[in-house]
Amino acid sequence: MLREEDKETRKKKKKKVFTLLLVVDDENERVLLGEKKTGFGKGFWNGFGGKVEESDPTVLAAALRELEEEACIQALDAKEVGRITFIWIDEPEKPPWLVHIFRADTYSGQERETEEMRPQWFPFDAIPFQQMWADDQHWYPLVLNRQKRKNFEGTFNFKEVTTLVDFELKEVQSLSMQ
Ligand SMILES: Nc1ncnc2c1[nH]c(=O)n2[C@H]1C[C@H](O)[C@@H](COP(=O)(O)OP(=O)(O)OP(=O)(O)O)O1
Repeated sequence: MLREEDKETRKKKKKKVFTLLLVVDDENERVLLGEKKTGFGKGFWNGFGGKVEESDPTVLAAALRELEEEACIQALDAKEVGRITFIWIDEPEKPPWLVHIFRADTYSGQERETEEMRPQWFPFDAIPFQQMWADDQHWYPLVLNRQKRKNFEGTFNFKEVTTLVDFELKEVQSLSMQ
């Protein structure tokens, strides 16, 4: 288990940066997820996203690129709503991952299965959290229920890749500089 001061040191290490975008249909109270078909997180339902590449001009551009690559649709109003950091407490050499979370309410195109993801709409009250990353159940409500229009930031400590050990999560007015 990491001591509090070790957690703080780890959080400050250079991070590997990712995006994750949720397409939300508020009117019908549903969210578009994809079943990951390959690689890290295979078999889990997740939003659409991936690593920010050097060729991506901005993090938002990376999020839009990943959505198009993975679900064949173009988000029209994506907005960053949260930032979460994943720390691998039993892998000291592995950098923390910083994931920028985006929400989009409108899009163009027709979602299609790709080599990486199988998209499917889920009602807000039937999100398959038992087949998702263990952190998701904690922060998804903050993305789906945006009436308060607050953003959020959190840190989730994992061991053995998928076991969530503990976390902190808070709502914020604006996202911190990283
Ligand atoms: N714990 C957890 N909760 C929610 N979402 C995630 C995690 N861990 C994660 O990795 N993720 C998200 C963050 C990213 O959106 C993806 C992982 O990206 P990945 O598919 O590895 O990145 P790509 O750039 O697409 O990778 P390649 O397949 O091209 O190598 O999951």
